[in-house]
Amino acid sequence: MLQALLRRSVYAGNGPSGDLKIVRALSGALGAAPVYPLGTSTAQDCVGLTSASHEDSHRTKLGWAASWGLAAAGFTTLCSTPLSIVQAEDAASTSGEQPPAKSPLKPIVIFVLGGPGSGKGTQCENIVREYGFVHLSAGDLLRAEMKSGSQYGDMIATMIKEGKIVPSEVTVRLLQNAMAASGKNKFLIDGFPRNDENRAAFERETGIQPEFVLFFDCPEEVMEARLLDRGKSSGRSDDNMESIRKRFKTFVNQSVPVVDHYDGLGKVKKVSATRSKEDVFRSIQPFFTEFQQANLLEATQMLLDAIDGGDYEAYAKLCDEKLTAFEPEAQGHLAEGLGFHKFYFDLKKPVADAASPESLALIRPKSTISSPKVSVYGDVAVVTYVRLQQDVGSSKTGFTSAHQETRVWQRKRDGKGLAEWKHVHFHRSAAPSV
Ligand SMILES: Nc1ncnc2c1ncn2[C@@H]1O[C@H](COP(=O)(O)OP(=O)(O)OP(=O)(O)O)[C@@H](O)[C@H]1O
Ligand SMILES: Nc1ccn([C@@H]2O[C@H](COP(=O)(O)O)[C@@H](O)[C@H]2O)c(=O)n1
Repeated sequence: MLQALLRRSVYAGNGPSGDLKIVRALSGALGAAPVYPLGTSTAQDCVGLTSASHEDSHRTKLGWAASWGLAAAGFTTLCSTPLSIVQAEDAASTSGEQPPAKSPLKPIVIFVLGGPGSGKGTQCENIVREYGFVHLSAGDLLRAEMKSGSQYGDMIATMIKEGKIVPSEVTVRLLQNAMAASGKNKFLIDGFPRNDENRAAFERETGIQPEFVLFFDCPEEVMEARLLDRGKSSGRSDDNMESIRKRFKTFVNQSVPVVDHYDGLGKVKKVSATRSKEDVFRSIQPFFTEFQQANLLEATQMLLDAIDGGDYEAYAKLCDEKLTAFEPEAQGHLAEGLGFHKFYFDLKKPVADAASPESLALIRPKSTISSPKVSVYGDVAVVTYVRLQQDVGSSKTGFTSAHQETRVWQRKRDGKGLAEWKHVHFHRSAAPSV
């Protein structure tokens, strides 16, 4: 399963072929993000992202497949401010220049479905916290659009109160814009597709098929009690008995057939949603193991890219400050802390500064991960692989070295309580060059 995921989300390295399994996980670079016009506000209003991608993205009107870049394997939630409405002019690159071609990363989409109040939003928050997906709630996007002064505001307000489904033309655009603006490639799309029209429009417009559909199965009486309780404080126009009844009808008549459609394709992972929030989350965690493994491999490739690129800042961000290491340079001793490694980054600097950007790009070494194995033990993970490093010698001839590397990662919480993997220990073998 991991290999299947990697085949989709990574590109093959240019090392030897044959039995050797080579993956080059991520270049760490963001590609152009497509945006789609819908209404009248500006992109600046809409995005509250931590990623640098928004600030310096060169926006183009390319489609999905054209250039989907990748951000860190980090953890981002989208803001709830409206991000729907981006003018076509805003979407064009301000400089007129096209960004350098980046390796396309296919978006990975999981649809999260279930009746109103079944707990979709609650569990999406958990998944974001632990597995680093971007959570896009179609309902939240519509509510934000409604409040933004959009031309569609009144129509959306009526549809929500009546428990009816907003035309896909609006919802799919909102989703496309939010996906593009995120700069990420792994999405939990919550409360969508709500009917067959939603499903067909999304497939047609994006060409994306979901990895799977996470379906929360919950009886109406449980959902009703939850929604009425939520209604005491949510301020939502549809958390009242009259709207709830209408929403249930819409769910049975229009949304259940969508679940049946995906069930026919073997894509539905059904979860009983009546238990406690913690129990429900425990039951969905196994579906996300493969993504966690892919995240770790991505983080490892970013680390190697930082080393190859001489980018100490990027390297230090991924590492625990107490990083320990056995590596040939330490002559059999355990290197503790980042100082030992920083020495090598600093050493490279004057050479890099002296060179022109063009020649720098040419002489930069390149590491490819081969035969990876990722094992996760709770909050600790071990990533083992062979690192094939291509470089250029002083006589300008290329050479490749191979090291066996074992890298240990530990899951820690950032300031916002989101899980992030920190590199805590590694062991690198010596290797002859050929
Ligand atoms: N397993 C659970 N046990 C008890 N209460 C829950 C559980 N899951 C969610 N809730 C509560 O039920 C309410 C509805 O949950 P949530 O908002 O996650 O549902 P939803 O499926 O996203 O609903 P909607 O589609 O209406 O937005 C919330 O108040 C939430 O705290
Ligand atoms: N694909 C969708 C999703 C939602 N809506 C409308 O929003 C209402 C609230 O949705 P929640 O997911 O937050 O419960 C929903 O009842 C619909 O009116 C939609 O039209 N299309």
